[in-house]
Amino acid sequence: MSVLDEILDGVRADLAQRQAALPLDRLKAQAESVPVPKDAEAALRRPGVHVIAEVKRASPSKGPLASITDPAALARDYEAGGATLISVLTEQRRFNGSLEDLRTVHEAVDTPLLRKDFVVSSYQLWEARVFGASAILLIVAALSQEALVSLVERARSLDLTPLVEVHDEEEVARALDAGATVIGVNARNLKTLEVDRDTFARLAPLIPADRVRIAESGIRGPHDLLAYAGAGAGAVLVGESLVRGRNPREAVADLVTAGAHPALRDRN
Ligand SMILES: O=P(O)(O)OC[C@@H](O)[C@@H](O)c1c[nH]c2ccccc12
Repeated sequence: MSVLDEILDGVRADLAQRQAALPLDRLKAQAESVPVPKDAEAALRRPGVHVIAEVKRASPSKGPLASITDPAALARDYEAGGATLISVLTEQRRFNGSLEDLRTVHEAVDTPLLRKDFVVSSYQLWEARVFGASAILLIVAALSQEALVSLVERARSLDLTPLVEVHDEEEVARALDAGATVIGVNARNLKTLEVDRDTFARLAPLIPADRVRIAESGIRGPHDLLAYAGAGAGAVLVGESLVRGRNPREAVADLVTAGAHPALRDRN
């Protein structure tokens, strides 16, 4: 069984518990009082190469990364540094995140939020809405094509931007077939956990330039952002190097400055 399969088993078990505690019709009723979220895709389509900064305590590959006792403070640093989107991991078992983290961050910042989790059911899209997300990650490798297509459509009907994550050529074709307009190329293969920074450059030419192309994982600093920008990235998604660094606000600001370089402004 791959790491991804193990994670998905845990996600399904946790989801079943939450669903038993709060049935879908009651979750939907809660969503009625939540305002329409900010448009994450529109934010990512502004000129320049955007920074998506992630609140990430742990990962299956590295174990504990940072304790992050105050996710609101970290998110405020990301916002002050100029992040376009803030990603909040909500998976509990391997990433030590929670929906409470999402709510806490939502209350602390105005920046649009990405719920980063392993979405297998539309129930999780409703949760994302209720807890303050603007965007939701959909991992192609975790979904049948039928499920992917329906979750992309359902996310949009809930005013959530679907960020569709791919790892290889076949998954790019599936993302495009599902109508994805915001596509993330994860340099980390979720089945082996290995990072290959060449993945983005290999897959980006297969993704039409009218889509938002996001390079995910393994970004150490501005030089990686510039390399990804050169290969066609409109945004980078950064976790570990920010939560482990000494000054997350400055680290985000350095990335944002690199991404705003005039030579990159009109490329994406
Ligand atoms: O910490 P990194 O190497 O900067 O990576 C961030 C992000 O790309 C990574 O957390 C991620 C990308 N796709 C995911 C899917 C599920 C969980 C986590 C992820």
